[in-house]
Amino acid sequence: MKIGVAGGGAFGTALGVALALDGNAITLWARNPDAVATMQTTRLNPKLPDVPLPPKMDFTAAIDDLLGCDILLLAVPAQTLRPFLEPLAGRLDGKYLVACCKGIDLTRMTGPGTSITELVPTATAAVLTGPSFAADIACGLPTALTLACADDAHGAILQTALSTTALRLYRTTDIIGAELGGALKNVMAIASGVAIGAGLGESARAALITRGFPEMQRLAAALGAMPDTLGGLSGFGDLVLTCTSPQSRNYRCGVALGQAAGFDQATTVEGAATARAVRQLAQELDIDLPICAVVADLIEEKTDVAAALNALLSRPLREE
Ligand SMILES: NC(=O)C1=CN([C@@H]2O[C@H](COP(=O)(O)OP(=O)(O)OC[C@H]3O[C@@H](n4cnc5c(N)ncnc54)[C@H](O)[C@@H]3O)[C@@H](O)[C@H]2O)C=CC1
Ligand SMILES: O=C(CO)COP(=O)(O)O
Repeated sequence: MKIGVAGGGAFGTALGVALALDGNAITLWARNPDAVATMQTTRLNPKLPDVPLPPKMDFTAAIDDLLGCDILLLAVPAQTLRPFLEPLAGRLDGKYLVACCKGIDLTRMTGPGTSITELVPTATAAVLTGPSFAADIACGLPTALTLACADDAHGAILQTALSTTALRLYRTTDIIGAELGGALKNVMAIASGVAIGAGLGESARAALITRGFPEMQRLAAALGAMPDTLGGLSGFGDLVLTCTSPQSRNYRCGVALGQAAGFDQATTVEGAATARAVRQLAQELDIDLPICAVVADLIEEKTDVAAALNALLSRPLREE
C-alpha cells in the first residue's frame, strides 16, 4: 500500500524517514513550497537537522500528489487538522486516514480520530500515538506506539503496514481513549515543567504526574474511553515520557512558565490549546480536573505560579 504524509514538521518527517528506510516509497506533503524545495534539494529538514532524508522520500506542496496514496499519516498540528481535512473531505473516500497529532480541537471539542470520522465518514479513521520523540524515530531508536482503529481488521492492516523493526505498533480499537491519552499528557507535561521551572522539586513533579493520571482517566471515562486504555502506551507511557524529558516542547514551555521566562510562540505546544479545551469540557461534564484547570489559567495568564500552587495545595485533604 502506498503511504503519504501530510505535514512537513518534525513528526511527519520522522515517520516518513522510518517508513522509507523500511522500504516504502513515501510522498510527504508540506504546505510551504520553499520548505518542500529545501527538503527535495538538500535532503534535510531543519526541524530534524541531523537526519538525512532517504532517497525513497519525495516532497510536494501539491495536495493532489497525496491523493494516490492508500494510507495518509496526518501529522499537521491538532488545531489545524479540521481546517486541513474540510476542503478535502469528498476526495478522501475509502482511504486509511491516520491522525498523528495530539490534542483536542477547540472549536468542536473532538480529538483527531473523532474529527476524521466526522469529516470523512467513508474513510477508515485511525490514531497513531504514544511515547515517541520525532528525533528518536528518525534515528531508528526503538519506539513503541499505539495504533487505534475502531475496526480491528483494518487496524491489523495498518499495524503491519506502519511497523518497522524499531517502530513497534500495538493495536487497540479504542480511538477515544488513545487520542485522549495523547492529548491530556501534554497538559500534564506543562504542569510538570512548571513545577521544575519554579523550583518546586522532583517530588512535586512526581505528585503532579501521579495525581494528573486520574484526571486523565476521569475525563476519558466520561467521554467513553475503555477503562484500560489510559494505562497503556498512549496514556501512561506518553505521560511518563513527556513529563520527564526536556526534549518535550510542552515540558519546556512549562519550565518557561515556571520561571516566568519567555517561550517561542512559534513552537508547537499542543497542551496549551488542549488545556483550555479540557477546562471547558470539565465544566460542561461537571468533572473535577484541578491540575488541568490551573494549567489553562496559567496559559491564559489568569493566574500566576504562586496562586496556582496555592489553589492546588489548599484543596481539602482526601483519600487517595
Ligand atoms: N515532534 C514530536 O516529537 C512528536 C510530535 N507529535 C505530534 O505531531 C503533531 C505535529 O507536531 P510536529 O511535527 O512535531 O510539529 P512541528 O512544529 O515540527 O511542525 C508542524 C508543521 O505543521 C505545519 N503546519 C502548521 N499549520 C499547518 C496547516 N494549517 N496546514 C498544514 N501544515 C501546517 C508547519 O508548517 C510545520 O511544518 C503534533 O500534534 C504533535 O503533538 C507526536 C509525537 C511526537
Ligand atoms: O508527543 C511527544 C512525545 O510522545 C512529543 O512531545 P512534545 O510535543 O511535548 O515535544
